[in-house]
Amino acid sequence: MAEVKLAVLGGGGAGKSGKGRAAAKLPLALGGAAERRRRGRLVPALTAAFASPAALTVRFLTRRFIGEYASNAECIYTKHLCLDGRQIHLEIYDPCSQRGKLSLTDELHWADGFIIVYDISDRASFAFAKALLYRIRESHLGACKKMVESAVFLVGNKQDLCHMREVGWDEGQKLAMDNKCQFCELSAAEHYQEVVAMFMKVLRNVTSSFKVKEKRRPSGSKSMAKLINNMFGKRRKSV
Ligand SMILES: Nc1nc2c(ncn2[C@@H]2O[C@H](COP(=O)(O)OP(=O)(O)OP(=O)(O)O)[C@@H](O)[C@H]2O)c(=O)[nH]1
Repeated sequence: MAEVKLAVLGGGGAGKSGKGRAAAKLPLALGGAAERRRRGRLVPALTAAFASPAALTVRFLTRRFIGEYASNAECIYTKHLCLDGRQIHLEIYDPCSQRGKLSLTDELHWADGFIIVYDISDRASFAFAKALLYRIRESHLGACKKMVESAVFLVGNKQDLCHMREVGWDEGQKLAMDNKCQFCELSAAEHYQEVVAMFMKVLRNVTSSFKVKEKRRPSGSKSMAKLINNMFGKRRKSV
């Protein structure tokens, strides 16, 4: 079984996870890190309680959108899926909030692929995405884990808010081209199929890069799983 690790990064509120800032308003049973740790999985009841838009990770994992998903903690979600007949054990790293955090040292060592999210109605989030892409590209030159450029996906989220658009489609496209990564605009709130297609595309690119690596080197050189446990010490959730 192939193991794929994706990090979903972006400015606060870009719509990475579906974890809104209304956490404080949520009933304790529906949110809170301790409760989520105890349950060990996303809480389906949340979807019934909140009919507002949710974001990429939760949308992909649950098929539903959850507008305000309470969490104050970073975590790694896990999911098993079948891609082109191949079993994949997927881990998705979801930081609590990316605000101001650009170092990415741990993430660059851990992740096989990145999804960088910005909000098309928020220029500041686009600037942050740009800085993240720069950081990732820079790491290709350093000692961090090498990754294929196609394993980075730039996503302009909240396309349903195009009447409030601050970032043009062409700007996103250009930024992606400059950084040799893939690009799409979508709405986590309204475009479930597009969200899935985007994740699948990243997964395909990552797994095909694995195949190339497998051909190039003997087995036994790949085990970052223990390292990530030591570095992050995060909870793992099955969905
Ligand atoms: N209209 C619209 N709102 C969205 C969409 N995706 C997310 N939102 C809303 O945007 C807000 C922020 O979404 P989150 O998923 O919490 O954003 P985040 O990037 O995880 O934010 P942090 O947890 O602060 O890092 C929430 O109120 C979501 O309901 C979308 O596609 N369209």
